[in-house]
Amino acid sequence: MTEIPASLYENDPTYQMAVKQLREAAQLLGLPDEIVEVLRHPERLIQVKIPVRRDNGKIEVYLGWRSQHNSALGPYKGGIRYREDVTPGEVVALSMWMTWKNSLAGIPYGGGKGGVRVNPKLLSQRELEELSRKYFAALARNVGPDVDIPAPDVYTNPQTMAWYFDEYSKIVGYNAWGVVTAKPVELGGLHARTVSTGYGTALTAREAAKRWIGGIEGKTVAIQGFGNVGQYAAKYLKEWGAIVVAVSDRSGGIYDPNGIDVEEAMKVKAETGKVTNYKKGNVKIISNEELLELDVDILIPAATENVITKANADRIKAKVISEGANGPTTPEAEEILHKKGVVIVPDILANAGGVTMSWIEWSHNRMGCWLTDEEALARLDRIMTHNFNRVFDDWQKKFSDYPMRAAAYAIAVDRVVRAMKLRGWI
Ligand SMILES: NC(=O)C1=CN([C@@H]2O[C@H](COP(=O)(O)OP(=O)(O)OC[C@H]3O[C@@H](n4cnc5c(N)ncnc54)[C@H](OP(=O)(O)O)[C@@H]3O)[C@@H](O)[C@H]2O)C=CC1
Ligand SMILES: O=C(O)CCC(=O)C(=O)O
Repeated sequence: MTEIPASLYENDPTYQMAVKQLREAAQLLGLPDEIVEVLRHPERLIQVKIPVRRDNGKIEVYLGWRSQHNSALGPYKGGIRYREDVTPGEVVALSMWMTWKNSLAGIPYGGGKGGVRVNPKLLSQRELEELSRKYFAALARNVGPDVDIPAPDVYTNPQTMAWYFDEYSKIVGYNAWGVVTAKPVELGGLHARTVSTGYGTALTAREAAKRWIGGIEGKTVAIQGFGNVGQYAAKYLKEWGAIVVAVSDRSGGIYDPNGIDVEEAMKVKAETGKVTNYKKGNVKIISNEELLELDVDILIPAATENVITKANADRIKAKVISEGANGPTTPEAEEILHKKGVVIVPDILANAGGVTMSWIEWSHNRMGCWLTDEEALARLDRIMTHNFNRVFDDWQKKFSDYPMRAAAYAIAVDRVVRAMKLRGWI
Protein backbone atom coordinates (compact mmCIF):
# COMPACT_ATOMS: atom_id res chain seq x y z
CA MET A 1 0.00 0.00 0.00
CA THR A 2 1.38 3.40 -0.95
CA GLU A 3 0.06 6.92 -0.63
CA ILE A 4 0.53 8.87 -3.81
CA PRO A 5 1.36 12.55 -4.41
CA ALA A 6 -1.02 15.23 -5.73
CA SER A 7 0.93 15.47 -9.00
CA LEU A 8 -0.60 12.12 -9.96
CA TYR A 9 -4.17 13.44 -9.94
CA GLU A 10 -4.04 17.23 -10.31
CA ASN A 11 -3.97 17.31 -14.11
CA ASP A 12 -6.88 14.94 -14.61
CA PRO A 13 -9.81 16.69 -16.39
CA THR A 14 -12.47 15.08 -14.17
CA TYR A 15 -10.56 16.16 -11.06
CA GLN A 16 -10.22 19.67 -12.47
CA MET A 17 -13.96 19.78 -13.09
CA ALA A 18 -14.65 18.79 -9.47
CA VAL A 19 -12.27 21.51 -8.22
CA LYS A 20 -13.94 24.12 -10.48
CA GLN A 21 -17.33 23.22 -8.99
CA LEU A 22 -15.87 23.47 -5.49
CA ARG A 23 -14.33 26.90 -6.22
CA GLU A 24 -17.67 28.19 -7.54
CA ALA A 25 -19.44 26.99 -4.40
CA ALA A 26 -16.75 28.55 -2.19
CA GLN A 27 -17.22 31.86 -3.98
CA LEU A 28 -20.98 31.79 -3.36
CA LEU A 29 -20.41 30.93 0.30
CA GLY A 30 -17.63 33.51 0.67
CA LEU A 31 -15.11 30.86 1.75
CA PRO A 32 -11.42 31.85 1.65
CA ASP A 33 -8.98 30.15 -0.75
CA GLU A 34 -7.22 28.42 2.13
CA ILE A 35 -10.35 26.35 2.82
CA VAL A 36 -10.62 25.42 -0.86
CA GLU A 37 -6.97 24.38 -0.66
CA VAL A 38 -7.82 22.00 2.21
CA LEU A 39 -10.95 20.62 0.53
CA ARG A 40 -9.53 20.08 -2.93
CA HIS A 41 -7.21 17.30 -1.74
CA PRO A 42 -8.26 13.93 -0.32
CA GLU A 43 -7.30 13.15 3.27
CA ARG A 44 -5.71 9.98 1.95
CA LEU A 45 -5.19 8.41 -1.48
CA ILE A 46 -4.15 4.80 -1.43
CA GLN A 47 -2.68 2.90 -4.37
CA VAL A 48 -2.48 -0.88 -4.33
CA LYS A 49 -0.91 -3.47 -6.60
CA ILE A 50 -3.03 -6.54 -7.33
CA PRO A 51 -1.30 -9.57 -8.89
CA VAL A 52 -3.83 -12.03 -10.34
CA ARG A 53 -3.05 -15.54 -11.58
CA ARG A 54 -4.92 -15.65 -14.91
CA ASP A 55 -6.62 -18.85 -16.08
CA ASN A 56 -3.79 -19.27 -18.62
CA GLY A 57 -1.33 -19.68 -15.72
CA LYS A 58 0.36 -16.26 -16.10
CA ILE A 59 0.39 -13.50 -13.48
CA GLU A 60 -1.08 -10.14 -14.46
CA VAL A 61 -0.68 -7.10 -12.19
CA TYR A 62 -3.53 -4.59 -11.88
CA LEU A 63 -3.52 -1.20 -10.13
CA GLY A 64 -6.23 -0.08 -7.73
CA TRP A 65 -6.95 3.08 -5.76
CA ARG A 66 -9.12 4.23 -2.87
CA SER A 67 -9.50 7.93 -2.27
CA GLN A 68 -10.68 8.99 1.19
CA HIS A 69 -11.65 12.58 0.59
CA ASN A 70 -13.18 13.90 3.80
CA SER A 71 -14.35 12.36 7.09
CA ALA A 72 -15.66 15.41 8.97
CA LEU A 73 -19.23 14.06 8.90
CA GLY A 74 -18.45 10.39 9.44
CA PRO A 75 -16.68 7.37 7.93
CA TYR A 76 -15.78 7.60 4.25
CA LYS A 77 -18.52 6.16 2.02
CA GLY A 78 -18.70 5.52 -1.71
CA GLY A 79 -18.50 2.92 -4.43
CA ILE A 80 -15.72 1.05 -6.21
CA ARG A 81 -15.57 0.84 -10.00
CA TYR A 82 -13.75 -1.56 -12.30
CA ARG A 83 -12.87 0.06 -15.62
CA GLU A 84 -9.95 -0.30 -18.00
CA ASP A 85 -9.42 3.47 -18.07
CA VAL A 86 -9.83 4.43 -14.37
CA THR A 87 -7.37 7.13 -13.26
CA PRO A 88 -6.37 8.32 -9.77
CA GLY A 89 -7.71 11.79 -10.69
CA GLU A 90 -11.12 10.40 -11.56
CA VAL A 91 -11.21 8.47 -8.28
CA VAL A 92 -10.30 11.58 -6.26
CA ALA A 93 -12.97 13.63 -8.08
CA LEU A 94 -15.58 10.94 -7.44
CA SER A 95 -14.63 10.82 -3.75
CA MET A 96 -15.02 14.59 -3.47
CA TRP A 97 -18.47 14.33 -5.08
CA MET A 98 -19.32 11.65 -2.48
CA THR A 99 -18.42 14.10 0.32
CA TRP A 100 -20.92 16.64 -1.06
CA LYS A 101 -23.55 13.99 -1.88
CA ASN A 102 -23.51 12.49 1.60
CA SER A 103 -23.53 15.92 3.21
CA LEU A 104 -26.49 17.05 1.10
CA ALA A 105 -28.37 13.83 1.82
CA GLY A 106 -27.94 14.50 5.55
CA ILE A 107 -26.45 11.07 6.22
CA PRO A 108 -23.57 10.54 8.68
CA TYR A 109 -20.81 9.86 6.18
CA GLY A 110 -17.77 11.47 4.63
CA GLY A 111 -16.76 10.80 1.04
CA GLY A 112 -14.69 8.02 -0.51
CA LYS A 113 -14.39 6.24 -3.84
CA GLY A 114 -12.32 3.42 -5.28
CA GLY A 115 -11.32 2.08 -8.65
CA VAL A 116 -9.39 -0.77 -10.21
CA ARG A 117 -7.90 -0.38 -13.68
CA VAL A 118 -9.26 -3.53 -15.30
CA ASN A 119 -11.77 -4.50 -17.97
CA PRO A 120 -13.87 -6.96 -15.92
CA LYS A 121 -15.56 -8.27 -19.07
CA LEU A 122 -12.23 -9.90 -20.03
CA LEU A 123 -11.85 -11.80 -16.72
CA SER A 124 -13.42 -15.14 -15.78
CA GLN A 125 -15.53 -15.31 -12.60
CA ARG A 126 -12.63 -16.97 -10.77
CA GLU A 127 -10.19 -14.28 -11.89
CA LEU A 128 -12.64 -11.55 -10.84
CA GLU A 129 -13.00 -13.15 -7.42
CA GLU A 130 -9.22 -13.31 -6.95
CA LEU A 131 -8.85 -9.67 -8.05
CA SER A 132 -11.65 -8.50 -5.75
CA ARG A 133 -10.41 -10.39 -2.69
CA LYS A 134 -6.81 -9.21 -3.17
CA TYR A 135 -7.83 -5.60 -3.74
CA PHE A 136 -9.90 -5.60 -0.56
CA ALA A 137 -7.26 -7.43 1.47
CA ALA A 138 -4.78 -4.75 0.40
CA LEU A 139 -7.18 -2.06 1.67
CA ALA A 140 -8.15 -3.94 4.84
CA ARG A 141 -6.21 -1.74 7.26
CA ASN A 142 -7.88 1.37 5.88
CA VAL A 143 -11.53 0.27 5.63
CA GLY A 144 -14.07 -0.94 8.20
CA PRO A 145 -17.65 -0.31 9.42
CA ASP A 146 -16.55 2.86 11.25
CA VAL A 147 -13.71 3.81 8.92
CA ASP A 148 -14.59 3.47 5.24
CA ILE A 149 -17.58 1.60 3.80
CA PRO A 150 -17.41 0.76 0.09
CA ALA A 151 -20.30 -0.23 -2.20
CA PRO A 152 -20.74 -0.96 -5.93
CA ASP A 153 -20.26 1.47 -8.78
CA VAL A 154 -19.63 0.85 -12.49
CA TYR A 155 -19.08 -2.87 -13.30
CA THR A 156 -19.19 -4.01 -9.66
CA ASN A 157 -22.26 -5.54 -8.00
CA PRO A 158 -23.59 -7.41 -4.92
CA GLN A 159 -21.41 -10.45 -5.74
CA THR A 160 -18.32 -8.20 -5.62
CA MET A 161 -19.52 -6.90 -2.23
CA ALA A 162 -19.95 -10.49 -0.98
CA TRP A 163 -16.29 -11.21 -1.82
CA TYR A 164 -15.14 -7.98 -0.12
CA PHE A 165 -17.29 -8.71 2.96
CA ASP A 166 -15.99 -12.27 3.24
CA GLU A 167 -12.34 -11.30 2.75
CA TYR A 168 -12.53 -8.55 5.35
CA SER A 169 -14.47 -10.75 7.81
CA LYS A 170 -11.77 -13.44 7.56
CA ILE A 171 -9.05 -10.86 8.25
CA VAL A 172 -10.77 -9.36 11.32
CA GLY A 173 -12.16 -12.69 12.56
CA TYR A 174 -15.89 -11.87 12.77
CA ASN A 175 -18.79 -11.16 10.38
CA ALA A 176 -18.30 -7.47 9.68
CA TRP A 177 -21.73 -6.82 8.15
CA GLY A 178 -21.20 -3.06 8.12
CA VAL A 179 -17.95 -3.01 6.09
CA VAL A 180 -19.71 -2.82 2.71
CA THR A 181 -23.24 -2.08 1.54
CA ALA A 182 -25.35 -3.31 -1.39
CA LYS A 183 -24.59 -6.84 -0.26
CA PRO A 184 -26.70 -9.75 -1.52
CA VAL A 185 -29.95 -10.14 0.43
CA GLU A 186 -28.64 -13.41 1.96
CA LEU A 187 -25.76 -11.44 3.53
CA GLY A 188 -27.78 -8.62 5.07
CA GLY A 189 -28.41 -6.58 1.91
CA LEU A 190 -31.70 -5.13 0.74
CA HIS A 191 -33.16 -5.79 -2.70
CA ALA A 192 -34.20 -2.13 -2.49
CA ARG A 193 -30.49 -1.15 -2.73
CA THR A 194 -30.33 -2.69 -6.21
CA VAL A 195 -33.11 -0.43 -7.49
CA SER A 196 -32.41 2.59 -5.28
CA THR A 197 -30.08 4.75 -7.40
CA GLY A 198 -32.29 4.44 -10.48
CA TYR A 199 -35.37 4.92 -8.29
CA GLY A 200 -33.92 8.13 -6.82
CA THR A 201 -32.88 9.45 -10.24
CA ALA A 202 -36.39 8.78 -11.56
CA LEU A 203 -37.86 10.40 -8.46
CA THR A 204 -35.87 13.62 -8.89
CA ALA A 205 -36.85 13.69 -12.59
CA ARG A 206 -40.49 13.24 -11.51
CA GLU A 207 -40.25 16.07 -8.95
CA ALA A 208 -38.42 18.37 -11.40
CA ALA A 209 -41.08 17.63 -14.03
CA LYS A 210 -43.79 18.62 -11.52
CA ARG A 211 -42.08 21.92 -10.77
CA TRP A 212 -40.86 22.78 -14.29
CA ILE A 213 -42.85 21.15 -17.10
CA GLY A 214 -46.29 20.33 -15.69
CA GLY A 215 -45.78 16.80 -14.35
CA ILE A 216 -44.33 13.47 -15.42
CA GLU A 217 -47.43 11.95 -17.05
CA GLY A 218 -46.91 11.52 -20.83
CA LYS A 219 -43.45 13.14 -20.86
CA THR A 220 -40.83 11.60 -23.14
CA VAL A 221 -37.53 10.36 -21.70
CA ALA A 222 -34.14 9.31 -23.13
CA ILE A 223 -31.65 7.43 -20.96
CA GLN A 224 -27.96 6.96 -21.69
CA GLY A 225 -26.52 3.86 -19.97
CA PHE A 226 -28.61 0.77 -19.38
CA GLY A 227 -26.90 -0.71 -16.35
CA ASN A 228 -27.99 -0.61 -12.72
CA VAL A 229 -28.95 3.08 -12.70
CA GLY A 230 -30.35 3.43 -16.22
CA GLN A 231 -32.51 0.30 -16.10
CA TYR A 232 -34.28 1.14 -12.83
CA ALA A 233 -34.66 4.82 -13.74
CA ALA A 234 -36.41 3.63 -16.92
CA LYS A 235 -38.58 1.13 -15.05
CA TYR A 236 -39.88 3.63 -12.47
CA LEU A 237 -40.35 6.53 -14.89
CA LYS A 238 -42.46 4.25 -17.08
CA GLU A 239 -44.46 3.10 -14.03
CA TRP A 240 -45.13 6.76 -13.16
CA GLY A 241 -46.56 7.50 -16.61
CA ALA A 242 -43.59 8.78 -18.64
CA ILE A 243 -42.80 7.39 -22.10
CA VAL A 244 -39.23 6.05 -22.30
CA VAL A 245 -38.41 6.53 -25.98
CA ALA A 246 -34.67 5.74 -26.00
CA VAL A 247 -32.07 3.85 -23.99
CA SER A 248 -28.46 2.91 -24.73
CA ASP A 249 -25.40 0.98 -23.64
CA ARG A 250 -21.88 0.76 -25.08
CA SER A 251 -23.23 -1.06 -28.15
CA GLY A 252 -25.37 2.00 -29.06
CA GLY A 253 -28.94 3.13 -28.50
CA ILE A 254 -32.50 2.12 -29.40
CA TYR A 255 -35.16 4.71 -30.20
CA ASP A 256 -38.89 4.29 -30.64
CA PRO A 257 -40.99 7.48 -30.51
CA ASN A 258 -43.97 5.38 -29.37
CA GLY A 259 -42.04 4.10 -26.35
CA ILE A 260 -39.70 1.23 -25.51
CA ASP A 261 -40.99 -1.82 -23.64
CA VAL A 262 -38.63 -1.37 -20.67
CA GLU A 263 -39.17 -4.88 -19.21
CA GLU A 264 -38.40 -6.40 -22.61
CA ALA A 265 -35.30 -4.22 -23.03
CA MET A 266 -34.07 -5.34 -19.58
CA LYS A 267 -34.64 -8.97 -20.57
CA VAL A 268 -32.76 -8.52 -23.87
CA LYS A 269 -29.88 -6.80 -22.03
CA ALA A 270 -29.69 -9.59 -19.41
CA GLU A 271 -29.81 -12.37 -21.99
CA THR A 272 -27.60 -10.96 -24.76
CA GLY A 273 -25.49 -8.25 -23.08
CA LYS A 274 -26.52 -5.65 -25.69
CA VAL A 275 -29.64 -3.50 -25.58
CA THR A 276 -29.31 -2.99 -29.34
CA ASN A 277 -30.57 -6.57 -29.79
CA TYR A 278 -34.05 -5.29 -28.81
CA LYS A 279 -36.34 -5.74 -31.82
CA LYS A 280 -39.90 -4.72 -30.76
CA GLY A 281 -42.06 -2.05 -32.44
CA ASN A 282 -40.60 0.53 -34.83
CA VAL A 283 -37.27 0.63 -33.09
CA LYS A 284 -34.35 2.41 -34.73
CA ILE A 285 -30.68 2.02 -33.79
CA ILE A 286 -29.01 5.33 -32.88
CA SER A 287 -25.63 6.33 -31.50
CA ASN A 288 -25.02 7.43 -27.90
CA GLU A 289 -24.36 10.96 -29.20
CA GLU A 290 -27.69 11.04 -31.07
CA LEU A 291 -29.53 9.86 -27.96
CA LEU A 292 -28.35 12.89 -26.00
CA GLU A 293 -29.71 15.24 -28.65
CA LEU A 294 -33.16 13.67 -29.11
CA ASP A 295 -36.24 15.88 -28.95
CA VAL A 296 -37.41 14.65 -25.53
CA ASP A 297 -38.71 16.30 -22.37
CA ILE A 298 -36.34 14.56 -19.96
CA LEU A 299 -32.78 13.33 -20.42
CA ILE A 300 -31.07 10.97 -17.99
CA PRO A 301 -27.33 10.50 -18.49
CA ALA A 302 -26.70 7.28 -16.53
CA ALA A 303 -23.43 5.97 -17.99
CA THR A 304 -20.28 7.97 -17.39
CA GLU A 305 -18.59 11.37 -16.94
CA ASN A 306 -18.19 14.27 -19.38
CA VAL A 307 -20.83 13.32 -21.99
CA ILE A 308 -22.66 16.68 -22.04
CA THR A 309 -20.03 19.20 -23.06
CA LYS A 310 -19.79 22.59 -24.73
CA ALA A 311 -19.59 20.66 -28.03
CA ASN A 312 -23.16 19.29 -27.80
CA ALA A 313 -24.93 21.43 -25.16
CA ASP A 314 -26.47 23.75 -27.76
CA ARG A 315 -28.09 20.81 -29.52
CA ILE A 316 -29.66 19.30 -26.40
CA LYS A 317 -33.44 19.68 -26.48
CA ALA A 318 -34.54 18.19 -23.15
CA LYS A 319 -36.02 20.64 -20.64
CA VAL A 320 -35.10 18.57 -17.59
CA ILE A 321 -31.87 16.62 -17.06
CA SER A 322 -31.54 14.33 -14.06
CA GLU A 323 -27.93 13.23 -13.61
CA GLY A 324 -27.96 9.50 -12.84
CA ALA A 325 -24.24 9.30 -13.65
CA ASN A 326 -21.59 11.11 -11.66
CA GLY A 327 -20.16 14.12 -13.48
CA PRO A 328 -21.92 13.75 -16.85
CA THR A 329 -22.15 17.53 -17.48
CA THR A 330 -19.13 19.81 -17.75
CA PRO A 331 -19.38 23.28 -16.12
CA GLU A 332 -19.19 24.96 -19.57
CA ALA A 333 -22.11 22.85 -20.86
CA GLU A 334 -24.08 23.54 -17.71
CA GLU A 335 -23.77 27.28 -18.25
CA ILE A 336 -25.08 26.98 -21.82
CA LEU A 337 -28.00 24.79 -20.71
CA HIS A 338 -28.86 27.05 -17.77
CA LYS A 339 -29.10 30.02 -20.16
CA LYS A 340 -31.47 27.94 -22.34
CA GLY A 341 -33.75 27.39 -19.31
CA VAL A 342 -32.92 23.71 -18.83
CA VAL A 343 -33.14 22.38 -15.25
CA ILE A 344 -30.24 20.10 -14.40
CA VAL A 345 -30.82 18.11 -11.23
CA PRO A 346 -27.17 17.71 -10.15
CA ASP A 347 -25.63 14.29 -9.61
CA ILE A 348 -25.06 14.87 -5.89
CA LEU A 349 -28.84 15.11 -5.53
CA ALA A 350 -30.20 13.02 -8.43
CA ASN A 351 -28.17 9.86 -7.81
CA ALA A 352 -28.10 10.01 -4.00
CA GLY A 353 -30.71 7.25 -3.75
CA GLY A 354 -28.01 4.58 -3.81
CA VAL A 355 -25.93 5.86 -0.93
CA THR A 356 -29.02 6.82 1.07
CA MET A 357 -30.28 3.24 0.78
CA SER A 358 -26.76 2.06 1.67
CA TRP A 359 -27.05 4.06 4.90
CA ILE A 360 -30.44 2.40 5.62
CA GLU A 361 -28.84 -1.04 5.03
CA TRP A 362 -25.73 -0.22 7.13
CA SER A 363 -27.65 1.20 10.09
CA HIS A 364 -30.00 -1.80 10.17
CA ASN A 365 -27.10 -4.25 9.89
CA ARG A 366 -25.53 -2.59 12.91
CA MET A 367 -28.75 -2.64 14.94
CA GLY A 368 -29.28 -6.30 13.99
CA CYS A 369 -32.76 -5.72 12.56
CA TRP A 370 -34.21 -5.75 9.06
CA LEU A 371 -36.58 -3.63 7.02
CA THR A 372 -38.87 -4.79 4.22
CA ASP A 373 -38.17 -3.44 0.74
CA GLU A 374 -41.46 -1.53 0.80
CA GLU A 375 -40.54 0.20 4.05
CA ALA A 376 -37.04 0.99 2.76
CA LEU A 377 -38.27 2.46 -0.55
CA ALA A 378 -41.00 4.49 1.18
CA ARG A 379 -38.34 5.94 3.48
CA LEU A 380 -36.07 6.73 0.52
CA ASP A 381 -38.96 8.40 -1.29
CA ARG A 382 -39.66 10.66 1.70
CA ILE A 383 -36.00 11.62 2.17
CA MET A 384 -35.31 12.32 -1.50
CA THR A 385 -38.54 14.20 -2.18
CA HIS A 386 -37.82 16.40 0.83
CA ASN A 387 -34.19 16.97 -0.23
CA PHE A 388 -35.17 17.72 -3.82
CA ASN A 389 -37.72 20.34 -2.78
CA ARG A 390 -35.36 21.91 -0.28
CA VAL A 391 -32.67 22.37 -2.94
CA PHE A 392 -35.15 23.48 -5.61
CA ASP A 393 -36.70 26.11 -3.28
CA ASP A 394 -33.28 27.41 -2.19
CA TRP A 395 -32.25 27.61 -5.83
CA GLN A 396 -35.33 29.61 -6.82
CA LYS A 397 -35.07 31.93 -3.80
CA LYS A 398 -31.34 32.54 -3.52
CA PHE A 399 -29.39 31.27 -6.51
CA SER A 400 -31.63 31.46 -9.60
CA ASP A 401 -28.91 33.27 -11.58
CA TYR A 402 -26.89 30.05 -11.37
CA PRO A 403 -27.64 26.42 -12.25
CA MET A 404 -29.44 24.34 -9.60
CA ARG A 405 -26.08 22.73 -8.71
CA ALA A 406 -25.09 26.00 -6.98
CA ALA A 407 -27.89 25.59 -4.43
CA ALA A 408 -27.01 21.95 -3.81
CA TYR A 409 -23.32 22.75 -3.36
CA ALA A 410 -24.04 25.69 -1.05
CA ILE A 411 -25.90 23.39 1.38
CA ALA A 412 -23.45 20.49 1.03
CA VAL A 413 -20.13 22.35 1.27
CA ASP A 414 -21.36 24.58 4.10
CA ARG A 415 -22.29 21.55 6.24
CA VAL A 416 -18.86 19.97 5.77
CA VAL A 417 -17.03 23.24 6.50
CA ARG A 418 -19.10 23.81 9.65
CA ALA A 419 -18.30 20.28 10.86
CA MET A 420 -14.59 20.82 10.20
CA LYS A 421 -14.65 24.10 12.13
CA LEU A 422 -16.52 22.56 15.07
CA ARG A 423 -13.97 19.76 15.19
CA GLY A 424 -11.14 22.28 15.19
CA TRP A 425 -9.69 21.07 11.88
CA ILE A 426 -9.71 24.49 10.24
N1 LIG B 1 -24.63 1.89 -8.93
C1 LIG B 1 -24.89 2.88 -8.09
O1 LIG B 1 -25.48 2.67 -7.02
C2 LIG B 1 -24.51 4.28 -8.44
C3 LIG B 1 -23.99 4.62 -9.68
N2 LIG B 1 -23.76 5.93 -9.97
C4 LIG B 1 -23.23 6.34 -11.27
O2 LIG B 1 -24.10 5.96 -12.31
C5 LIG B 1 -23.36 5.69 -13.52
C6 LIG B 1 -23.71 4.30 -14.00
O3 LIG B 1 -23.40 3.37 -12.97
P1 LIG B 1 -24.05 1.91 -12.90
O4 LIG B 1 -25.37 1.92 -13.57
O5 LIG B 1 -23.92 1.46 -11.51
O6 LIG B 1 -23.02 1.10 -13.78
P2 LIG B 1 -23.25 -0.28 -14.56
O7 LIG B 1 -21.93 -0.87 -14.70
O8 LIG B 1 -24.34 -1.06 -13.94
O9 LIG B 1 -23.78 0.23 -15.97
C7 LIG B 1 -23.11 1.18 -16.74
C8 LIG B 1 -23.90 1.35 -18.03
O10 LIG B 1 -23.34 2.42 -18.79
C9 LIG B 1 -22.93 1.94 -20.07
N3 LIG B 1 -21.74 2.66 -20.48
C10 LIG B 1 -20.53 2.65 -19.88
N4 LIG B 1 -19.68 3.45 -20.54
C11 LIG B 1 -20.40 3.99 -21.56
C12 LIG B 1 -20.10 4.89 -22.60
N5 LIG B 1 -18.89 5.42 -22.72
N6 LIG B 1 -21.10 5.22 -23.48
C13 LIG B 1 -22.33 4.67 -23.35
N7 LIG B 1 -22.68 3.81 -22.40
C14 LIG B 1 -21.71 3.47 -21.52
C15 LIG B 1 -22.69 0.46 -19.87
O11 LIG B 1 -22.76 -0.21 -21.12
P3 LIG B 1 -22.49 -1.79 -21.25
O12 LIG B 1 -23.59 -2.44 -20.47
O13 LIG B 1 -22.59 -2.04 -22.73
O14 LIG B 1 -21.14 -2.05 -20.67
C16 LIG B 1 -23.82 0.12 -18.92
O15 LIG B 1 -25.03 -0.03 -19.63
C17 LIG B 1 -21.88 5.91 -13.14
O16 LIG B 1 -21.55 7.25 -13.41
C18 LIG B 1 -21.89 5.69 -11.62
O17 LIG B 1 -20.82 6.33 -10.98
C19 LIG B 1 -24.08 6.93 -9.10
C20 LIG B 1 -24.59 6.65 -7.87
C21 LIG B 1 -24.74 5.29 -7.40
O1 LIG C 1 -23.84 3.27 -1.79
C1 LIG C 1 -22.71 3.71 -1.85
O2 LIG C 1 -21.98 3.89 -0.90
C2 LIG C 1 -22.11 4.01 -3.22
C3 LIG C 1 -22.67 5.21 -3.83
C4 LIG C 1 -21.81 5.74 -4.91
O3 LIG C 1 -20.74 5.25 -5.22
C5 LIG C 1 -22.26 6.93 -5.57
O4 LIG C 1 -23.26 7.50 -5.13
O5 LIG C 1 -21.63 7.35 -6.55
